[in-house]
Amino acid sequence: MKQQSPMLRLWELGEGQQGGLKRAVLSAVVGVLFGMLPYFAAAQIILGLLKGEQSMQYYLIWCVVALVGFLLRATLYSLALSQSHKATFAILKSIRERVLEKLPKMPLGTILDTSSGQMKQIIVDQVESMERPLAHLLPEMTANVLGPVCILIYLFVLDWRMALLSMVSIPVGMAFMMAVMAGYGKQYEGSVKTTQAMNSAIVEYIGGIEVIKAFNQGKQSYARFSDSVKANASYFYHWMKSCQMPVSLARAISPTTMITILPVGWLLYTGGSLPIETFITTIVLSLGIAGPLLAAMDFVDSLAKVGTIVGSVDAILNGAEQDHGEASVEFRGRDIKLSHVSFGYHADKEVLHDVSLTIPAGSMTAFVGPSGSGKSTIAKLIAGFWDVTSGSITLGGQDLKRVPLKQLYDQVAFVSQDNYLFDESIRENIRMGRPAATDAEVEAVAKAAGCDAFIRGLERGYDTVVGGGGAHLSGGERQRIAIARAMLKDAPIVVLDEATAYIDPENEAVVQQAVGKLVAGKTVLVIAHRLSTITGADQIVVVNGGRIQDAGTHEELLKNCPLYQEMWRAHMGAKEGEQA
Ligand SMILES: Nc1ncnc2c1ncn2[C@@H]1O[C@H](COP(=O)(O)OP(=O)(O)OP(=O)(O)O)[C@@H](O)[C@H]1O
Repeated sequence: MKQQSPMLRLWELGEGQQGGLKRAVLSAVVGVLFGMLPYFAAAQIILGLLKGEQSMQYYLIWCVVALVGFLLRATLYSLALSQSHKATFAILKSIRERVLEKLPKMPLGTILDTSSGQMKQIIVDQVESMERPLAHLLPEMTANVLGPVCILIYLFVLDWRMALLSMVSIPVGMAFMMAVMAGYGKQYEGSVKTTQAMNSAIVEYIGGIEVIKAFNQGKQSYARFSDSVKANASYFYHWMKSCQMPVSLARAISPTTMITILPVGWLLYTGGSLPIETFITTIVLSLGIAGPLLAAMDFVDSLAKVGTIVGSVDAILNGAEQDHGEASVEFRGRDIKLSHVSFGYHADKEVLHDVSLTIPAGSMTAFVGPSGSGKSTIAKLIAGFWDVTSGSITLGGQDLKRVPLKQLYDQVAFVSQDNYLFDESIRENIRMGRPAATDAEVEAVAKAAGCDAFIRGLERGYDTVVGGGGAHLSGGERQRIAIARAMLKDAPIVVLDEATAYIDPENEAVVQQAVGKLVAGKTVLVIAHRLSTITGADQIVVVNGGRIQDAGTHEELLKNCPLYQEMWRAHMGAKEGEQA
């Protein structure tokens, strides 16, 4: 791919808002031009005094010119900032939306391999830090550079020698600034890495606080967390320390234009080759060069940051997507067929090897097998969370890779082991199954899933907020809410991944009933450890070491499959143990 300047890429990302930014730059530029009037007016007033001008009107006019220039500059500057901020916040919103829209199209693995702290740092913090480059850099830097350039052009018109003299200190100051800026991109990248590491450590520390308490790991885990905070602080300290001297020198040297202008200008004036008007005008105007340039330098660091930020955002936006078709497909029936499917979460480790299987529409297929054998992986491939590495999966005769993800996700309701509830009301958590559902429909599925009674028992009923910051529900309650959510989705394929794992014996009957209603008339895939719940399945698939060892009904497998016999014996033994 061709390398593009980060600023250009940022401009491109601001599609739709570029007009606002252009207007902001224009307002700032016109403001700068008006901002030069007070300097001209000051020069004219000094000249008037030197020439012994007596007319009060002369001084009054120049005072008014200076005031008008000052007011127009201030007004246009504030207009430019408001225009650029309006456009910038719209751009940041659109960048975040693009990133968030992109995430569901990426293979789940890519997202899982990035820590949530790191993801948050990119989407929230890094995108936020684009505010300065976009809202301030464009209008202010343009104006701050353009102002001194206009003054210098005017000085060259007046007297090229004085123009050159007024510039002498600037390259020296700039040279120190550039020395700092030379390594800025790399230093900033390093700072982003240490901040991301700190974010990840903090998110992990908070997320794992229960385990830390249970295993009394407070000291060790806190040490990891505090080490990352210390490393971050130390990185910034050393970085800033290395910049301090050159930046101070640049700030001290750049505004010293008088050191050259005054003595040399005096010699030229007394020598008769420099008119007093030009000498005075140069002195006054040169005061307007260094200030804006120094202000512009403050933005050079933002400019250097843009590369890293745009790089991180682009790494997500240009990341590989799941390779699926765009146009909706027509399913011929709902049979699911896996043909010679192999798959690995990472390239170096294959988890499923040459799996072939047919799941007839409307049937119940249960996957059993030792832990880690690949049962959930098969279900996740069918649900379209990942794409197969080789072989194919078809649904209703259509290769899943040709089915647009949106259409595919509509086909499958997945009730997993981790029933994630969002930090929203129970009503909205259930409604996620079908966003257009009415309150009555939400409550009807909650009733069918056996959770209506306990929801109504909560202080705020269906409006109780659950998830991160809300009420805490038991594993069984969360599971029933997840079943209600899946019921509302009413998808033709239902995957139950250990769907009864958290249910205590009293609730089991209620949940079994709920599951019964959820799966009625659907193609059902169950990943079960409790073999007694799936003995009635149309087909039980025994998975072992990423391969299908056997498939058949409970009775057939009890006769022919030694692994199933062993699992059944272990299960019955465990049940007896439970009852004893
Ligand atoms: N997100 C992931 N990234 C990398 N490897 C994974 C991931 N999820 C599962 N695995 C690996 O894939 C293999 C199969 O896992 P899978 O969850 O499909 O097994 P399972 O039979 O459902 O196990 P269990 O009954 O314990 O839930 C395991 O070796 C597991 O470590």
